[in-house]
Amino acid sequence: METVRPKGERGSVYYFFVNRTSGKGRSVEVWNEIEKILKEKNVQYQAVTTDTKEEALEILKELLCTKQAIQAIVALGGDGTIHSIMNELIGSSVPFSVIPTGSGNDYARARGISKDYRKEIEKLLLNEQKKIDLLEVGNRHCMTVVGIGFDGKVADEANKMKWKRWLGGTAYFFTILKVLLTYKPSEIKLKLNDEERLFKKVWLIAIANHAYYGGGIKICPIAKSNDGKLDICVIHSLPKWRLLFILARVFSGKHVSMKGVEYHQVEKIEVESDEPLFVTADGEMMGQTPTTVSIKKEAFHVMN
Ligand SMILES: Nc1ncnc2c1ncn2[C@@H]1O[C@H](COP(=O)(O)OP(=O)(O)OP(=O)(O)O)[C@@H](O)[C@H]1O
Repeated sequence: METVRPKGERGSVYYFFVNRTSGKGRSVEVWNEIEKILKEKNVQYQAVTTDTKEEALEILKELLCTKQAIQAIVALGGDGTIHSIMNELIGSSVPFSVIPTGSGNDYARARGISKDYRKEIEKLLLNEQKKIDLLEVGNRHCMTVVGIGFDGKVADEANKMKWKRWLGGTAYFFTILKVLLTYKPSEIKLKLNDEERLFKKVWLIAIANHAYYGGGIKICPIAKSNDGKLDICVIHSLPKWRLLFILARVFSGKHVSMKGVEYHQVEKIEVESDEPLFVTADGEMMGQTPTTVSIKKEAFHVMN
C-alpha cells in the first residue's frame, strides 16, 4: 500500500481495491496506469491488491471500522468483485465506484461506465454522487441480475471453467450451448407482488436491477436502478430448439416480444420450484430455490 498526499478534503482518501484475478489479469495493468494519473494529479489514494475476496473483505471491514475519512471505494474488477465489495459497503454512506477490468463487466455496461480508465478517473475526481436501487436476495444484495434455472446452471458451469477468463464474454456463450444439451425445464410457482402464477415448463427466470448479465446478454432491456422496480423475464413453455431463436435475439433485447417470454415489473417476487434450482446474483452462486427477491430503493451510494 502506498499513500500520496493530498488534494481535495484533507484526510480523505480514495481506496482502490484491485482484484488481481479478474479479467485476463488486466486489473493490475490498468491500476499501474491509474496510479500514474493519480500521482500526476496529486490525489490522495491507497491501493489494496488482492488474490481472494476474503482478503479484500477483511481489509475493507477494518477500514470501515477505523472511521478513516474515505472519499470513495473504487473497485478494479468485474461483477464478482463489485458484488463482494458492495455487500460489505451497504449500510455505510461511503460512495462506490468501479473501473471495469473483469471479463463480463455487465454492471459497467448497463451504467455506461467505459473501459477508458482516464475518462472514468476524471469523472471520479468530480466527486458527484447518486443513490441507486439494489436487489435483496436472502441476506445478500445484488447489483445486476439474479438468475434462476437454466442461467443459474450456466453461471455455475462458467465459474468452474478454468479458461473462462481467457474467453471473456464468449465463455458464457459456449457454456450456454453446453448446458442446453442436457437441461430440463421445471415447474415453478411465482408470487409477483401479491399475484400467484404457476408455470409448467420454465427454462429461466431473470430478476434484474440493470439490463445485462452473462457478459452482454440484454435479458431485461428496460431495467433501471432508479425506478424502484424489479424487472422480471420468464422464459417458459417452449421446445428446446426455440430457445436458440430467443438466444439469437437476447443480445439486442428483442426477445421480450417473442412467444414464450413474459416480462413483469414488480417490487417483490417469491420463487418456488418442483426441484431445487441454482440461484445466482451478479454471476456469483447464492444457493438454490425457494428464494425471495425484493427491491431496496436508493440503497447504495455510487459515483459513476
Ligand atoms: N476484491 C477481490 N479480490 C480478489 N478476488 C475477488 C475480489 N472480489 C471478488 N473476488 C473473487 O474473484 C472472482 C473473479 O472476479 P470477477 O467476477 O470480478 O472477475 P471476472 O469473472 O473476470 O469478471 P465478471 O464477473 O465481470 O465476468 C470472483 O468470482 C470472486 O470470487
